[in-house]
Amino acid sequence: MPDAVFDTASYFLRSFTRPCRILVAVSGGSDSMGVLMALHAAIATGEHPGFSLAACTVDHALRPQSAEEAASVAAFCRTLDIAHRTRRWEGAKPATGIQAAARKIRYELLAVAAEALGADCIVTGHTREDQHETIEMRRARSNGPGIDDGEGEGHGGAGMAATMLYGRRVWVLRPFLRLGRAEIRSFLDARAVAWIDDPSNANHAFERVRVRARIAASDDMQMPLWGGRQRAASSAAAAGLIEDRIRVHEALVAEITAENAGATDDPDWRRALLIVASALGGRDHLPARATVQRLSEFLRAGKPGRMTAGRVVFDRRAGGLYLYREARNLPVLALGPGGQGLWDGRFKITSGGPALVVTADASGRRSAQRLIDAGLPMGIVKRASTVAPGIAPADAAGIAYGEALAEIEYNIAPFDTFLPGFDRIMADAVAVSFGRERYPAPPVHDVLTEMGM
Ligand SMILES: Nc1ncnc2c1ncn2[C@@H]1O[C@H](COP(=O)(O)OP(=O)(O)OP(=O)(O)O)[C@@H](O)[C@H]1O
Repeated sequence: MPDAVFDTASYFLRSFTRPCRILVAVSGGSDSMGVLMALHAAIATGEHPGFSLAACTVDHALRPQSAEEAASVAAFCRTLDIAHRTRRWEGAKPATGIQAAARKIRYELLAVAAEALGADCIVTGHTREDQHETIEMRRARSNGPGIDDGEGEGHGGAGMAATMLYGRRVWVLRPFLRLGRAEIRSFLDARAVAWIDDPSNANHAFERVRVRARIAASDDMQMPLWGGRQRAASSAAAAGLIEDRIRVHEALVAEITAENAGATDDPDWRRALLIVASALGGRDHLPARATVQRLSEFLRAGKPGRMTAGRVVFDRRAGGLYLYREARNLPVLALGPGGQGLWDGRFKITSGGPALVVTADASGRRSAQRLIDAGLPMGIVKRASTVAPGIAPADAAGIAYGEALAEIEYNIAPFDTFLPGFDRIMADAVAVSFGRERYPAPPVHDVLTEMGM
């Protein structure tokens, strides 16, 4: 009998460029139990030599039953001889935005478990229903079909990616994005495998739960505004434009020549510009639609002047357009001996020994000369150099400039935590322009041929 769930798992294993050890993220719900069972069954055929499975359950410690549920997943994994770890979210929980916080911590704990269990990638059980809910939520937030104003991982326009790089270190793969929950449940029923129904799924305090109910009531199975392929193609086009038209100096200033400064009609160019701006501003999301509209008008007008959007100054001069972080709300970061921290969402700083204090380099001494050497106008050099990090020993703050005391790496905020597979080409172009290495490639065939929608 044909079995879409088993076939999807086999097809997915064939899409790898080399055999891998896979960590399955198992909550205990039907979808993730389904992906675990299906991969186990596919590997057990012997047709996928070299593959192996491990599993991890994150205990968010938000409900009294969660520890017991994790233990039941662990017991089930033992019956399949699959190594399993439970990782618990310790410490205080935020009063608001609990689902978003849980999601961030969940991926971090899964990544740590993958490292501990020697896994090369993570697989989740996201389904077609999850995809539709995500698209619906993004659509509702953007007030209509736009491509410029998405949030977080997707940056709008497309649904969830079938592949996503977490924290620059581990790929998260979603092989069941096209399968329906009912199919997965019959697959489990046929094998007499039980699953846990999460009571949070009935809690209408959560946006996702309300969206789910709305979709079910309307019978409207929304398709993505864009497919993954279109999105990847747009990303590739944006990457080319970043390489051709944008020069980033010292990770502080983006320079665009006058001939391209007023162009805003091409959506790929708009994305390219906005993504570079987000990276310069240390923000993981693009500015809101209304801000983007004001920005387009400002650029189209072609007059010299300045406008701030998403913490970044767009400085239009006769010679071109210059982007740099605005000099407001720059933080102070204290690092203990040998400590590491992220300053202003832009610079990852690791102390080479002593305790350090990182502030804005108000004198601009450190970067000014290098920006002058790059041929930038003096007005731009002055403004941009004062938003560079100034590093000093904690016991003599402000006296010595301490670049030699620390290692500095640029943090590309829109992509360093969650990078959707279909944006990797663009993310690589941004990484190169900020003087960084490219992102690691996924273990499955390229985004343009990926299974996702
Ligand atoms: N507590 C958990 N432990 C391990 N894996 C989990 C846990 N919760 C969710 N997952 C994984 O994530 C998948 C999606 O779960 P769910 O729909 O609840 O999360 P989401 O918040 O919608 O997803 P995302 O975190 O990607 O936004 C599950 O199929 C499972 O693979």
